[in-house]
Amino acid sequence: MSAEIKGLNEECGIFGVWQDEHAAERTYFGLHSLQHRGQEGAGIVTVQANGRLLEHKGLGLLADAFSKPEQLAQLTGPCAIGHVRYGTAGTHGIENIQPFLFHFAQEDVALAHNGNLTNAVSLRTELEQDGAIFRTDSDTEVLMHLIQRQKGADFKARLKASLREIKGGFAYLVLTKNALYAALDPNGFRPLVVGRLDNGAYIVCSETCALDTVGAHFIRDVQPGELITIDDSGYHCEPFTTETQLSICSMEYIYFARPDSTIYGVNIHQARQRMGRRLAQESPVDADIVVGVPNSSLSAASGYALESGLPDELGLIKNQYSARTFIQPTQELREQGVRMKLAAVKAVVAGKKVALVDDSIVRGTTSNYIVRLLKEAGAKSVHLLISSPPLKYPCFYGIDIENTQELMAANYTIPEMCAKIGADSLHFLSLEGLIDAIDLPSHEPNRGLCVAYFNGDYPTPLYDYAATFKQPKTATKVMQ
Ligand SMILES: O=P(O)(O)OC[C@H]1O[C@H](OP(=O)(O)OP(=O)(O)O)[C@H](O)[C@@H]1O
Ligand SMILES: NC(=O)CC[C@H](N)C(=O)O
Ligand SMILES: [Mg+2]
Repeated sequence: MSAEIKGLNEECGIFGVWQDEHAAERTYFGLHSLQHRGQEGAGIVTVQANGRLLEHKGLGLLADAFSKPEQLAQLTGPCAIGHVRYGTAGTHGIENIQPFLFHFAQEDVALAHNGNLTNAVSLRTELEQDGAIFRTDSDTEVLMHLIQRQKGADFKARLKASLREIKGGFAYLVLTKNALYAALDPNGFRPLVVGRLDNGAYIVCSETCALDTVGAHFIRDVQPGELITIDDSGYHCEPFTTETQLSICSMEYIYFARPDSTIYGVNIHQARQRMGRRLAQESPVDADIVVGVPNSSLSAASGYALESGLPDELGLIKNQYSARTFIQPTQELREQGVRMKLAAVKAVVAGKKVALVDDSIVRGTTSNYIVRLLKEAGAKSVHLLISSPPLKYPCFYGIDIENTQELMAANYTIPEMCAKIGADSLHFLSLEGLIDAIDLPSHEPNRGLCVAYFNGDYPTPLYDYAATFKQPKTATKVMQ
């Protein structure tokens, strides 16, 4: 299996539109602005004039999947859903690229999913024992089998009952000829927003940056445990469960979401900048300049510079054309991948004491390489400042860090990490600092954030993942 050389992999973007003359094109543009969430493959499904649904999907970036004009042009009809994938469950082939389209005798149904289900394997086993035949090995498909097996003629009632059976992280779009449904898991792990175009069409998508791109105005964030139904009578919100607790993924704020997006009222760039400011208060260092690691930590670096009064310098350059280097994920080749991506600006860093800001350390490949790079470029010292706490615990709700063994902070103490990386000092933002910096207007635990990858406090049972869960060596508490 090959994998993209990235420290953290993205986690899928979804986009849906109801009653827009240019539904497929609008979905294309929306997905384009969500491309940072997944680059393995993309697809769009529309409702045709005859009420049947039509799909086109392909591997790679959106522009690769839709490389010929007719691929988009054939997708006529005013209602659509689309998806860009980075897989968290199942293989990386075309069969798992979404949306999934099902042709039933009565009607067609399409599904698009962002997140990772934690009980998909056990549900699938039960369903197969009951005669279900799965077409893919992705967790996403389970929902369709559950819907089909529910009794009753009312599609929405069957969907709601099925949503109560799946566990873990999910933002789902479900399209039929009668309605576009959007559902968010009871913890709201993944972002999902509703907006509207001036022509009256409704949009539901992963991030507000996609609303801005297509010219829609923001209406609201979908709430945990909520089902939104959009049809020709307008849009309607109702809970499919009342057992909810907001636990939006803090990594969305730290790393995943685009800086121009706003989630639950908090702009991503400004949240990252506050993380950088707080880090400067918690960990001042003896430095001449601040250097951010492009791309995702540039906002945090600007915050560190503003708070410390040090100049924010362009000491590192990212080659924007290397993001899609798919090679075997051995450590040696991963290092080669990082070398292709990042270079030092020698004139800026030579002779300087550098405060180097990055947003996270996963395996440590990036930090290890950059510290060496800056020193080779003549930096006098390099203090590494991370604008989030150490990533010690795996995530099962949609981020691709499911393995404790691979997480550097799960296996080494901070002084050990510092020595391995070769930095002059290493500092992480405190958990309290992170929660304050994001500043979500919520009274839920951790102010509405999931911070399980930092402290092991998972807001739900781990279901299928519980049996193989491994404590980090550096764990400070023993989990039940
Ligand atoms: O410790 P590591 O395993 O190296 O992973 C950590 C790095 O991965 C992420 O960046 P990424 O390379 O994905 O690129 P980006 O910041 O440009 O999105 C993250 O922002 C860190 O820089
Ligand atoms: N990253 C995601 O949200 C992935 C969705 C789904 N679990 C898949 O693997 O396709
Ligand atoms: Mg990075």
